[in-house]
Amino acid sequence: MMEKKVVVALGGNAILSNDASAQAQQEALIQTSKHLVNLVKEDYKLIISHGNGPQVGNLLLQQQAANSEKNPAMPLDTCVAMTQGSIGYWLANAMTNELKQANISKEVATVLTQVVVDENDEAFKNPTKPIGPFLTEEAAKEEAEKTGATFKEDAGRGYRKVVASPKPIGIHEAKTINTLVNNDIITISCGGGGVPVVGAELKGVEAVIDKDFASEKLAHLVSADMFIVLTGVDNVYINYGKENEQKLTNVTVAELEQYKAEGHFAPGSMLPKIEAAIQFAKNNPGKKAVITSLECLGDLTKNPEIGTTIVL
Ligand SMILES: Nc1ncnc2c1ncn2[C@@H]1O[C@H](COP(=O)(O)OP(=O)(O)O)[C@@H](O)[C@H]1O
Ligand SMILES: NC(=O)OP(=O)(O)O
Repeated sequence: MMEKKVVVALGGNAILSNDASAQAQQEALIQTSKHLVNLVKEDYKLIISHGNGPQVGNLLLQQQAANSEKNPAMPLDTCVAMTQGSIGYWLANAMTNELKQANISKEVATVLTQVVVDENDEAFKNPTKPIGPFLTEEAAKEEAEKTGATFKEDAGRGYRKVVASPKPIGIHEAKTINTLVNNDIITISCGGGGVPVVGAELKGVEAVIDKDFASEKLAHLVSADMFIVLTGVDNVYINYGKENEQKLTNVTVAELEQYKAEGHFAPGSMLPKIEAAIQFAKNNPGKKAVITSLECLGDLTKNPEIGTTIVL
């Protein structure tokens, strides 16, 4: 059977739940790897990306807490690189061990990825990307006054710091990633949306790119047969969280665009996944994007009713 390329974008809950310790995140990634290896067993070529919203926000807080002349806080682009490194290290080791246990001899490589953005992107004037811990409205107000940062309500789950999130234009390590993929190496790239850089000199800019958009770019780059976005829910819903909520299983781009216009998808959480899925389906006619949970991943390729599938 010809191997099919699949890009899997890992959401927050695949890495971090309540416990932000390194040990707990590593444990979560071991569980995540067990699910991912199921796809490798079915002869899928795995191309992995992941988020970093909670981690990069926590790291910024650590940087600020220790900030001094001799030990200055690192800028946001460097923090993105640091979280790409830590999560990539944990995930590569977890995957390597799970593959070994499954008697699959494949290598895993984490690629530090820089993603080019437009320095004139309007997003720099309007921060929208939630990062770090969830705060109460009161605590968020206090923090905003103290630090000058912007806080916004995140999909009914509390208030979070928001930062600029420009759209990805290009992946600097494109050739490296494709070379690894074509040599049957499992890649972890575009972590945390990639380190945001501008211009030919790859100058870092203070922002966090949405990993769903960067992952769609990655899927296009490697000519993926399928684009899977894993998150905290098995399906996308319309009227989500309301009495009349309705699960979506198979939807067309046109239907999803209609639901999007009707405001069914929360900005900063489900909306970027919907937009990335639409983009993939449009850019790759005949191929499908799927939004579902890690737990559903094993059955996805066997049962067309699993998850929310988006096609042109
Ligand atoms: N229409 C919707 N259908 C399903 N989930 C939704 C919807 N709108 C908002 N959500 C919420 O968005 C969450 C996914 O966003 P988020 O947790 O920010 O992403 P990530 O998994 O990438 O970290 C879901 O777990 C769910 O709680
Ligand atoms: N960078 C990014 O989109 O991270 P999350 O998916 O964790 O929010």
